[in-house]
Amino acid sequence: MAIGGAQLPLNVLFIDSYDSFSYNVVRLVEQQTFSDCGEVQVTIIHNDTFAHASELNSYLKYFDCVVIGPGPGNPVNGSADVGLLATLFDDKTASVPILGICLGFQAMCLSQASQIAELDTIKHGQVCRVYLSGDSALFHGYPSFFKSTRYHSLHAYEAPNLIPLAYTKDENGQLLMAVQVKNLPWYGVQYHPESHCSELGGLLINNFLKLALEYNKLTGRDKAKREDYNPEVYEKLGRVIDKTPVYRKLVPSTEEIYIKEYNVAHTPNLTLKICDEMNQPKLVMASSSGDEHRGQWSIICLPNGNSDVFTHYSSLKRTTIHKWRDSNLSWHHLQHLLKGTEQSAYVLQEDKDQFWNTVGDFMKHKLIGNYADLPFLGGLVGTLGYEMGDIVPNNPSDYPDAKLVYIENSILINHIKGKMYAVSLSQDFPPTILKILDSPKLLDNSPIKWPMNLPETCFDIITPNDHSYSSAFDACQEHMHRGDSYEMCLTRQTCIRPDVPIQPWRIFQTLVQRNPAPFSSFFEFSDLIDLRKDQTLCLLSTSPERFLQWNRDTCELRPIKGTVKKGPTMCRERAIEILKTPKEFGENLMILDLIRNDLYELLPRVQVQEFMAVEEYQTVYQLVSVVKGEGLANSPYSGLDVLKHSLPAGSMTGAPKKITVQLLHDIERSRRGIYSGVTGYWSVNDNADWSVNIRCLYSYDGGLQWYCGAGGAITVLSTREGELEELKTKLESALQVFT
Ligand SMILES: C=C(O[C@@H]1C=C(C(=O)O)C=C[C@H]1O)C(=O)O
Ligand SMILES: NC(=O)CC[C@H](N)C(=O)O
Repeated sequence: MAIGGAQLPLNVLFIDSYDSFSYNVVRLVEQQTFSDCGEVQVTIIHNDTFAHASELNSYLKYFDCVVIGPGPGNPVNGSADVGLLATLFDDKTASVPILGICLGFQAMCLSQASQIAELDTIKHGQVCRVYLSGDSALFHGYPSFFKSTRYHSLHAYEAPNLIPLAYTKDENGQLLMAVQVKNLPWYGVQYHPESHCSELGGLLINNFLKLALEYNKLTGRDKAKREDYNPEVYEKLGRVIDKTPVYRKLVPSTEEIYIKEYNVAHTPNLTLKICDEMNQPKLVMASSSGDEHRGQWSIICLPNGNSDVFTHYSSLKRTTIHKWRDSNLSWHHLQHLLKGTEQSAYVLQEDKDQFWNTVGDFMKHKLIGNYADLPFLGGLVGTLGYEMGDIVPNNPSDYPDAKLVYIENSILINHIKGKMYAVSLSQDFPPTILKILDSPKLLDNSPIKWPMNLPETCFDIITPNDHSYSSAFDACQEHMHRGDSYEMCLTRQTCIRPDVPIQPWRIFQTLVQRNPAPFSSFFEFSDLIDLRKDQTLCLLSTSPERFLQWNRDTCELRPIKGTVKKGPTMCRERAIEILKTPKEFGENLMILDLIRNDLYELLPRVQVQEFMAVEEYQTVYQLVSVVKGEGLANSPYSGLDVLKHSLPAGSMTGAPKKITVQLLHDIERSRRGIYSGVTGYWSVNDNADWSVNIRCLYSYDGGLQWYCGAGGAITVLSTREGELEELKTKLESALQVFT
């Protein structure tokens, strides 16, 4: 199909039902190529972009076909659940070729008088055999059966107007897995061809696009598209979903900075030894795992009077910006400005969406193009709470949801290579700290002797109530059986009040001894001159989970999903057996596919580097997958865009993320705050590393009261007892310091 010699693209309209696998489908479609037409171009709308499908009809002639993605909800509930899918099939004459996937398949079947019912045995994240029923061109080149992933609570019955094309057999009996609507180019599959564990997904999409091209040629639809071809139509529809980059990238400059290199023996806790010698504010990201793929580096950040501090309050819609311990700014003055309406250099009236622009516009002028081999040279360091995720409903609170500090002086330690670096962006590394680093006694191999217990004191510990957890667990099961969600990360908060407050650093010393982890963080944000103890945000984290790491061109996410408690009767081999059961497998696959989706939303290439590896920690074995995204350097997007778009962490929400976050908000009925957020850095050489805030303690009042969140992924294969036990095991990782 060409105009003036140039081949027209193959235009696909994708209807996104707010699923966490939508972009896996979109990229699978875009990856298809055909000799007799241009590249495949996908235009994405949501299923509620238009209230009624009839508003879409005037656009359909510009598209070669429509692909309807998967998603939460039940087509029987009509537009309340599935938006315009409820009316899309009304006009049988508007015979644009359609492929419906899972929810799209069910809506298509329902339009042909099929019955939609709940499965007796629900399949979320399970891989099964799909058998062909005939020799449809949709499955051209397929074997008689193949494996594919299923994410569905509902299924469709056969109906006279549906030609069965494939089926599966399981505890539910024989189930319809693919259909064509008689005499129409409408096809549907119940399974997920785009899943990492599905076979031949690309071939299915290629076959469907070929069928669409043939149908359009036969019926003259291609001629109509050619005659009315108008690229602006795709532009206009494509803007329906805002994908504007957070900031306009600049070509980074090259700068000369101060770096002093040391050779150090692999002294356990060297990072913490140095901190012990220092007598100044510090923000520490210490690794005690020494694993070369995660946490081989420790970083000590040294804020000073030149450090900009960005604090965002999502429910107040305010960002405060001031220098670290600005002598002109008291805490009371800042509170007055924060709660007032007067304009001030210290306070921006902006919501969490604009906060990202503030941060991006600040950093884009700081980025430098050299020294890429060091993970951190200086830059923004801090923590972003759960409520910073743009899909997380606001929870009224005066507490900060994000705090980032611009660091110019830092110390880096590579535990694997035995190297240490004193780094200064401003060429004014503190001489007092250099003196500490130069002292031989520091670098000898003497291990640190830190108390494994806190000083004797009483702690009032309010742990989650088993009964309330049980009701919340049941509410999650109800939603998953109805087809609203496939996995829900249900969490609870514990509160700890020491009779006599203990210094946060003293607690951290014991915490990292008791629960060593690749992503341990000590963040005591004493960033105002007269900050009273009861006004200081503190985070003490021993997180095992990298959320997102990026450099100039690639990103890496390492979702953990699947947890087994260590103990006298639990060995690695037994843990591996448990972690490969359908329940743990499904839990991990769902988040793996979700993470692929989150990266595919902005990046053209995504690879699964590691699939469900078992990692051992102090108290648990965990199932980890590693997903890499490529192509940032040549895209309009930055790592900050990936961070913004992929929060909150999928491993802390479940899937589909958007609706699951809403459901959990209604079930948990409490702010998660710092817990479930992320902590880490964005360096001026555009390297970044963010870990998930789990197995952590955090306080908004300098330690008068600590919080510790814990939870776990609930699926239809979970048991109440098993999940409560898992929650308590994770809670114990951090809570043990108080017991
Ligand atoms: C929710 C927590 O952990 C998350 C849930 C996990 C699971 O369900 O297996 C594992 C690691 C985290 O992604 C927590 O530690 O509180
Ligand atoms: N993945 C999907 O599209 C799920 C469809 C529907 N919500 C179900 O649970 O069956």
